[in-house]
Amino acid sequence: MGSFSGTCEIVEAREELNLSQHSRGTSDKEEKLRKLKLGYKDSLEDDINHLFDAITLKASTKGLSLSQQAGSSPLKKSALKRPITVGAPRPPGIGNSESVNMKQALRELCLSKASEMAAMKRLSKSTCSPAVSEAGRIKTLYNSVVVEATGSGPSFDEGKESVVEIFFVPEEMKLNSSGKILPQLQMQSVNSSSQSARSSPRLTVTATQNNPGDVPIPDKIISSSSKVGVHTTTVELAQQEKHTPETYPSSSITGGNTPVLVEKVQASTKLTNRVLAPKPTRKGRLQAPTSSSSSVVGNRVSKLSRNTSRAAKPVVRNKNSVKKKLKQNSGSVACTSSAYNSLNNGSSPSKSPVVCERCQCTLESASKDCKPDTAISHSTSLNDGVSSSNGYTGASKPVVTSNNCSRSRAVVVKVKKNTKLEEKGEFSQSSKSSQGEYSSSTSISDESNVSGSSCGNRPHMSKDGRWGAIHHVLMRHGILGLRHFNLLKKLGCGDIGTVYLAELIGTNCLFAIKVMDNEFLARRKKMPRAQTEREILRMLDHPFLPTLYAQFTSDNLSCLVMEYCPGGDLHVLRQKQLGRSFPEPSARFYVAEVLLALEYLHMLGVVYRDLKPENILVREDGHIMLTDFDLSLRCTVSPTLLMSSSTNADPARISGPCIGSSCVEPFCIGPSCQVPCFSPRFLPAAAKARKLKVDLAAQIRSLPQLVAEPTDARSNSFVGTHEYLAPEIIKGEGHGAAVDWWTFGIFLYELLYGKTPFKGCNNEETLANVVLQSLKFPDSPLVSCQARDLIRGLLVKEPENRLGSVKGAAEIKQHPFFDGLNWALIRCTIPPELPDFCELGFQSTASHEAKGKYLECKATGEHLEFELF
Ligand SMILES: Nc1ncnc2c1ncn2[C@@H]1O[C@H](COP(=O)(O)OP(=O)(O)OP(=O)(O)O)[C@@H](O)[C@H]1O
Repeated sequence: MGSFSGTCEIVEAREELNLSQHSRGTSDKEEKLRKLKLGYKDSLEDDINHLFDAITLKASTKGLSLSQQAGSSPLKKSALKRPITVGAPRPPGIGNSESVNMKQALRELCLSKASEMAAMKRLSKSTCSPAVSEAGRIKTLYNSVVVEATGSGPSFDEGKESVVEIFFVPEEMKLNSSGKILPQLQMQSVNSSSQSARSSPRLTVTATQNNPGDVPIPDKIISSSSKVGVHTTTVELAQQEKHTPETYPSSSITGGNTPVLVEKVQASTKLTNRVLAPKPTRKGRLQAPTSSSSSVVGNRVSKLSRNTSRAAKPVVRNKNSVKKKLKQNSGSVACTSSAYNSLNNGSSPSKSPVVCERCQCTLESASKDCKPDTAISHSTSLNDGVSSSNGYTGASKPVVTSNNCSRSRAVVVKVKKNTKLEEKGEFSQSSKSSQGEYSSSTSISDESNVSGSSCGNRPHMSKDGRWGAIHHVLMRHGILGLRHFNLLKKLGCGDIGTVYLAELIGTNCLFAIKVMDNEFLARRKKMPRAQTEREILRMLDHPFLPTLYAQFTSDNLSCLVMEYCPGGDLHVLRQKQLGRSFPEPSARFYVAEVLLALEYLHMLGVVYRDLKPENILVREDGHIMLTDFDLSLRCTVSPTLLMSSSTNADPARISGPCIGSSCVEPFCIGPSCQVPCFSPRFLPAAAKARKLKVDLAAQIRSLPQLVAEPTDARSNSFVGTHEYLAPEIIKGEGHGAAVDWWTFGIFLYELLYGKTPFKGCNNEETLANVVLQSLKFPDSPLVSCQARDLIRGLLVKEPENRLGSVKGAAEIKQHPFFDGLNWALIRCTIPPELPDFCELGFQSTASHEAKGKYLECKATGEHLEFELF
């Protein structure tokens, strides 16, 4: 205790002493005085304690709070000093403080302060403690929001269009750009203007609308595409699907790395018979709209004869037309000052050079070639044509009219002189698209019209360099045609066209171009098939289905520019497997991806009808791509959400003999866990895991399911491939979407066993077997009972009892064969094998360029001609 306080105590003691004279005896007084004079501390302390006791007693008795007491002025208190009657009860009421002397007041003040300090301390402790209180957390978050908003964050007054989104991201989950985890509160502003364009593709309309690759849609197209037919529901679904927050693995081709614009060596080597389709057609296809099976053979023969005639018939060339002496390096792909300007002024969405993500090539060189003066020297008329009529220069919304095309054509004629190549861009083509068998919706038409120039409604594909490459060519030339591609190799020949591997000149980007001769199609009445394929391709946006980058008509040749799959098809891949059949995990992978593709198609109202390994191509990343839609049936579909009660209704269909302990088949191999069904029960861990899986599957089954199966689809056409034909097609009873589940069963069977189940010595026998013969499984190779059960469920002859006929893919996905499969992430899983580029005969662009040899494709009446330059 310090001297000051000691002094105070003494003063107070003295006062206290005086005041207490009346209440105590004189002997006490004398004793106290004596003690005080002697400075006896003990007695003084006793005294003080005494007083404190009195205060406590008083406070507790009268119910006065410390703060109330502290609120009284000590001076006031001292003025009202009265002798403290210890223990004397006082009535409550005003004037209670009157009995409090100075010391008491000071004590009260001290206590009050101490309690305040303690309270403050408690508060500060609680905010700093690891167990942060809710209030503290909110306060901290609020502060950080305020800081961000007023600091680097966007202004709140940016306009009404500015929307501030605050994401309460779990602190542990927030990733920074480098992939590191950052605990933070993210605040993001989404504008309908440029800000959203900078942001990564998101589930917002603004982001989609402002996709950097977008180009304005010509007025004409918009008006023509406003016809919305019966496929409205379908289109909405397509849009939904398109906006799923998915990041598809972008493809990249290794090999081709030498850039472009090479002057072609003049030669006249004919390639018609040299370039052979790498894939032998194993299964003849049926497409005649007849219910008689006798036409089957005929159709097949007709297809073969066409292919044969193509290969054998000597080429009758129009010398003028095939002498393609395009100076590709500078003149043939004529560029214009206006185009150049448009690329370098604000009108172009991309000022920076277009980089092909796949091959990492840049279009800078092409842009450099396209300097204004150079361009002018090449072709003044082209300059005029493009700049005046295309409207790309400076105009945000070019109006493409037929004049455009004719001007461009004139220019082409001037540049190419001897070439009669007439190119109609997809813009002119789009108006015809509505004349087809099926009405296309607004979004489909719009998509088609921008498909050649940007990624359109595919924000998740904005990083695909191929869109940029095509967009670049369109910006430069205002039109896209066959002349902008180097045809490198013939990939295959189908009923309605021939597919080429092609390189977009100046980009090192590879595409597969399906070239169809319109005259031929018209004569053979195959135009509707081509139209169907085109329309379906335009709708698609799925990782296991082809992307249509552009479409155009060039010299009466209809061309579809699609994604190129370098891995060949599953038929070829199966032949390479040991025993010519896939191991079960590989088969499971491929059929699962095909199932997702079919599910998507059905949701769009497309019954595929031609499933077979030949139509499943392998992408460079090893994942699949389902192609060939000319035999597909389009119909309406009404998506429904089925609740759990109804989904549980079919355990009978999903019999899954291995799901429980009842499986007695000796060689049964579980597909997912690779544990035989009769695996020892004394393995508690395995049993537990299995039970967990079953429980999980049951839980998933109990969730509501989106079912978009076109159950009302009906067709009487006799279409498909013999070995894959569903019984109802053969019987001519009319068929619907269930035919795809039949073919899916045959497909799985073929992958696992290396052959189809009903194949006969000839087509008639095959068809008879399909209808009459019961399903049998060979003894080898060993296939799990889950797989066999699935096949059994799919190859039910009556379509109404077939697995998938009611709820489509959702039903099939739940089969135990797919237990443990992560459907959502299957496209991210490592595929069974990656394409071997050397083995597949893939030649890099560089090697072609070294030789300076390209194909030229030309239609002369019935046949396409190819010439190697
Ligand atoms: N995107 C592609 N990438 C690589 N190769 C392809 C691609 N598209 C088609 N092909 C190859 O070209 C061949 C011909 O394809 P196309 O679809 O024209 O004929 P098809 O499959 O025989 O069917 P159809 O007779 O109905 O036209 C295919 O078998 C395939 O090998």
